[in-house]
Amino acid sequence: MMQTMNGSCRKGDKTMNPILFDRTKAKDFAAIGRLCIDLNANEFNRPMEETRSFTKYVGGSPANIAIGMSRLGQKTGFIGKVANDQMGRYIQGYLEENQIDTSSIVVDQTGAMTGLAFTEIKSPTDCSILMYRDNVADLLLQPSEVNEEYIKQFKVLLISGTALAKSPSREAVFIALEYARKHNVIVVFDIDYRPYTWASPEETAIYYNLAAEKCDVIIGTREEFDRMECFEQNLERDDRITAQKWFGYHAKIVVIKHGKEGSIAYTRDASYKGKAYPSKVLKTFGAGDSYAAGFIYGLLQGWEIDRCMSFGGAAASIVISRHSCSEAMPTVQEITDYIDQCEKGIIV
Ligand SMILES: Nc1ncnc2c1ncn2[C@@H]1O[C@H](COP(=O)(O)OP(=O)(O)O)[C@@H](O)[C@H]1O
Ligand SMILES: O=C(O)C[C@@H](O)[C@H](O)C(=O)COP(=O)(O)O
Repeated sequence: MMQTMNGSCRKGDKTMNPILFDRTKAKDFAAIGRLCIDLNANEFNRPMEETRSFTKYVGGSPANIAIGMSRLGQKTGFIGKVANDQMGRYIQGYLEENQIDTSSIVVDQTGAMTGLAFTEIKSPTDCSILMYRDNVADLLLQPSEVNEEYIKQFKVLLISGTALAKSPSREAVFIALEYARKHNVIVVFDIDYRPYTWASPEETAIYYNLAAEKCDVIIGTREEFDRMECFEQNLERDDRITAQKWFGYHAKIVVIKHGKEGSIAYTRDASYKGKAYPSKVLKTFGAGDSYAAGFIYGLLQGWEIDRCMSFGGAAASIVISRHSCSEAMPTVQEITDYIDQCEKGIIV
């Protein structure tokens, strides 16, 4: 259902997709940001204090999204930095196994470490992440290590908010943004707020806003947008007010995610409600990354916005029913079949 910004519903209207990709570009999707390791509790539905073992997966929100895009058949690359150790080599190997171009991934030579995300699954609805991010390699990516020629090959670049948390990664993201804008690469900003590393709420808001002003698509949860608005008076946390601000800059689409309530997307003159699909939830994390992969895939296919939201929502429902994030990222066929089975009442 499409709703105009004045609140009227326009049934049956084609929901336009205002994103115009440069279809002459040879590759589809690149992300810049952290490459980490998820260690997901094997003994779940209990506190982590009672967990004895974990399964290792590649993690880091932008890495998960890139893996998701590759799993969806997109020509995918990554710009980042990994530790010069077994974990860094594992990450690079896994990306290559998933046909992701790793030629713009730099190996740290300073002894920095790989970020770890221990996940706690107390219940399907009570999950949390314990992050170890001291001296992580991903935040040491230098602006000089961001390759303009690499970026210009891609139709879309995703920047991940956590990469703005510390220099020199912060400056690397901004130079990547400039290269993308210069070469007509669409930029998606996944807000991806993680409390770790940021010095203050004000610092977070300042850098998130500076980045978001230059992006074509902004995706975040209501809580993540709240963090960007700490200097503003959106006390009602009104999604429409949030979205309207960004159409005064470069944004064409603003997506606000609301967990099991689904999502809402805005363009300059309309809004779209995305439903959450039924899911046998094992854990809730991974929803946002798989949603982003499905949504961006839909944009790249030129689909209407509500179809992109459905595809992202179904991808999320699949991933939260599985143990991992990256490894669980579904194919086009899996998502299509899932939507079909939900529509037929086979999945409820
Ligand atoms: N419990 C759930 N059941 C079904 N879909 C869900 C559930 N939680 C999240 N989703 C889907 O995943 C999307 C993103 O989830 P959300 O939790 O809002 O983002 P994040 O994982 O980034 O915090 C939601 O908009 C919804 O479509
Ligand atoms: O982003 C991280 O560093 C941790 C992720 O790898 C982890 O899988 C996760 O938390 C993803 O959660 P989401 O943001 O809800 O998709």
